[in-house]
Amino acid sequence: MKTQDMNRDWIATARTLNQALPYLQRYADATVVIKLGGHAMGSDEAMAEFARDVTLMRQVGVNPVIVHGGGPMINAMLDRLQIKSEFINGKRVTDAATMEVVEMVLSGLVNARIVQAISEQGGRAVGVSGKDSGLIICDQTNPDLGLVGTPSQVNPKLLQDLVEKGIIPVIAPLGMGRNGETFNINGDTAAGAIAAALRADRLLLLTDVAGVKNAEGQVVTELTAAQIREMTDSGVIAGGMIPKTETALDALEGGARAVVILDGRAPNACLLELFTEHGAGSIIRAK
Ligand SMILES: Nc1ncnc2c1ncn2[C@@H]1O[C@H](COP(=O)(O)OP(=O)(O)O)[C@@H](O)[C@H]1O
Ligand SMILES: CC(=O)N[C@@H](CCC(=O)OP(=O)(O)O)C(=O)O
Repeated sequence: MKTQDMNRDWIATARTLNQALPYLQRYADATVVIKLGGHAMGSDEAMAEFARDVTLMRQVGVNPVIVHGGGPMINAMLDRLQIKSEFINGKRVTDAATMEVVEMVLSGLVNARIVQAISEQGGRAVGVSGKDSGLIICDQTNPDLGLVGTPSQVNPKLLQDLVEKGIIPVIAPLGMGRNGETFNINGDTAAGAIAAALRADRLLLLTDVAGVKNAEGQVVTELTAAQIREMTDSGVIAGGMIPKTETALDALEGGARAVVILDGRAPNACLLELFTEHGAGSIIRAK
């Protein structure tokens, strides 16, 4: 009996692989930028599963590029250091002391954790920040936010070199100012700028909801720019979803082919989106 059950499992696995062929062919050599938000990072098990998905993507010929956040981890460290922090429109007001903590947590803790998780799955990952090799040059977003930057120029050469060698770049959302300052960039914004510069086939924004929901609370599986504007004006898209949908529109305008907003906590979310008919979350395509 036990053997029969096991056989059934293996047959299902073989069938899944067989059915994935058209999708594997479609995404061969595609560039897929994945934004992993702090809320989507969760437990060590969830991180290991994400790392395994990304390693598998690379193994089957997709070029994944990871951009991460880490807001909750920055909050925890600021709390420990008793430094108060506030947000304006989803962006952290960043003074010099806060910037030191942001850089330490993003590059030292979060980035290193993701790189290690991918390495443990047998993938080759290299951690960089937007400050490395002139990757992201920023202007100050707004003087009221202090050292928060808006990407004004992205130089993707470093990423293209890594991808060409089969390496998965893992990018911390920091940027350099024109006078050598360090800027803190919202993770979604950084991912959108990278996806545009790479003319990515897909930008996957992993978050903590199943997708963009309509007024009835149902996930809208396919969205247009016009629908997003209308849903934002009517308040249906609110809070943290505003920077995400804005990022999506900017990335498409900048040259990315499609953006998907999906639940990063769902098992194998990226694989489900790329390699099955089912798809996941809400997709917004370039016109
Ligand atoms: N129309 C909407 N559809 C889905 N989520 C929405 C919508 N409007 C607002 N939200 C909120 O946006 C949140 C996602 O943004 P955020 O918390 O900043 O994500 P992350 O931490 O993953 O970057 C959701 O948890 C939800 O509360
Ligand atoms: C300017 C700004 O707000 N930067 C963010 C960077 C991290 C981030 O975006 O993290 P999540 O994706 O997990 O929210 C911050 O300081 O929290």
